[in-house]
Amino acid sequence: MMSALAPGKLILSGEHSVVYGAPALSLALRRHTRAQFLPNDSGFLEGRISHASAAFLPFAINHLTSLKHRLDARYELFLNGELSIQQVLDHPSQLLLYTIAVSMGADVERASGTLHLSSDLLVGSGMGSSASVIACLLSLFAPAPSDVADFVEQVRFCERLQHGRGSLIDAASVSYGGIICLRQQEVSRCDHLQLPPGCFWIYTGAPSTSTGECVEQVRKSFAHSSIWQAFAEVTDSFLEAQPDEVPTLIQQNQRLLERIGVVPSAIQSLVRQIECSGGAAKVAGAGCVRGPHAGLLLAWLPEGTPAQLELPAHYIWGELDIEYQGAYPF
Ligand SMILES: C[C@@](O)(CCO)CC(=O)[O-]
Repeated sequence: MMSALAPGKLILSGEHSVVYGAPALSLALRRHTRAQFLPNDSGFLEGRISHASAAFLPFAINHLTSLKHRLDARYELFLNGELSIQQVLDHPSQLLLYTIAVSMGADVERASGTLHLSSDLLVGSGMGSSASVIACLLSLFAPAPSDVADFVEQVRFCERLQHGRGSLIDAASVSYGGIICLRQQEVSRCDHLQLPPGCFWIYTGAPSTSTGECVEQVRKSFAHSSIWQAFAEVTDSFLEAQPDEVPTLIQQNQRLLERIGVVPSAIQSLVRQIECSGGAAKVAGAGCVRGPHAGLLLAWLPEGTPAQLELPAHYIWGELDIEYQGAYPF
């Protein structure tokens, strides 16, 4: 039996702006994707995915390479403007099969067996579930790369089918663990950064638009905007901030995210409610460009917990708990 584990992520500052060269600050969340693989000689890859409705049927491993080529070609069509990013994958399980094909290289026979995936990350939430699943599968199957930066590139390569022209931030966060800063494609560990007590994540429901779609929508209106400089200033201040300065930066980051149109009005109202009670909150991740839900929020509540906010029943929350270990096989 082979096993691997990868954490999730939460972006503290710099989502979207990182796509345009601004720095971003992200932490690995102590919630995980787990993968176990039992090889056999059936010639099929069978899967159980306990956390998602995306079960995958037995897949003939001699079709893995052609599936990879088909998806590579569809990604090229996206880059040429002939497909939208949502049209690249027909089904979420294709991202798993693609990652396995990349991991195996020419040696696809190794993929014959039973794969069990489980996760306590909320899928499509901004917790980096795609990057986490990919990192977990690459840790499980791919030959160990010589350094983490190469591993991050592999994760990002697979993730592009879902995130389109997004950045390395999710891939880096789940691969390194801890708190990281991504600046001009370089990652540095920022574990020294102190957050104030009272930080929580709040899940506001699955966004109706994927990360790739949000990135493309923002690109249409803001690709050449000077707003990215304002985002960069907030993230730079975050990097130097004392814990008591963090709430103001969360608020400034949130206002910028509102300006680029990724915060639904119901979520803006919730953030104002949190601010009125002395706290601060921001969307953490891609947010949403259509519909009422925005995935994940980072909230700072100086007193109490999100339980006191009388949140809608489907909201879920937890304390911000950092995982210092990136993806690994065991
Ligand atoms: C919205 C975005 O900035 C973060 C998604 O977690 C997209 C990306 O950088 O790939």
